[in-house]
Amino acid sequence: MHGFEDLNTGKEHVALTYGEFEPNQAVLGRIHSECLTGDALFSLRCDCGFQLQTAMQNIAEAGQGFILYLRQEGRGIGLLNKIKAYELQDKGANTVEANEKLGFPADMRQYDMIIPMLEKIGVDKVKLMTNNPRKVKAMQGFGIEVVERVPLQVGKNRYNESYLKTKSTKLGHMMSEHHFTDGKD
Ligand SMILES: Nc1nc2c(ncn2[C@@H]2O[C@H](COP(=O)(O)OP(=O)(O)OP(=O)(O)O)[C@@H](O)[C@H]2O)c(=O)[nH]1
Ligand SMILES: [Zn+2]
Repeated sequence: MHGFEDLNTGKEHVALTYGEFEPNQAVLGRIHSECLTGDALFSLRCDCGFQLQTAMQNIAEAGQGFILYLRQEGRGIGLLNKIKAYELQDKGANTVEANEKLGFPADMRQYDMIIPMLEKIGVDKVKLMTNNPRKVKAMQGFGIEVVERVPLQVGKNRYNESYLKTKSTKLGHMMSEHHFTDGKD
């Protein structure tokens, strides 16, 4: 585990690595934004905790990999604003509308802190576990080669079904339809 202080925001980020990386090798990894409610408190309103667990499992099975855990709670709006957004969602707004009602864009995350993090752990080619095309684009923009995108469609349940649908239809996440309709809770 490596800790980093983000001098732009004062946030403390963490890089977890497992196994040894060879130079020039494409390493399996996940860039995960903080979700206290999903990652630590087992909330079923989102898929974050399930994605984190599955990413760790995949890395353990592969024998090597990394997780960058970024402190960008609530897609960058912070925990208290996310709690307010949840209240608006309980009144009928979707996740994007709730952010906008609070005066924020749908997603205000930046990814530039990953540059020194990946440099420190010695990774410049990645097999990235994500459904989010913005993460792939951000990495490519930094000159990091994303040799493969590994889908991470897990944790669907009756409480996050419409959240996942909004991710797919409004935020551009690449998720196959069966994720919404397979009926397994
Ligand atoms: N504003 C807001 N943020 C949310 C909500 N639900 C989850 N989040 C945040 O969304 C972010 C999800 O981040 P990630 O799991 O890294 O990634 P992602 O953009 O969903 O893309 P994937 O890599 O496909 O998982 C976290 O920062 C959560 O705190 C919500 O309803 N409103
Ligand atoms: Zn979450």
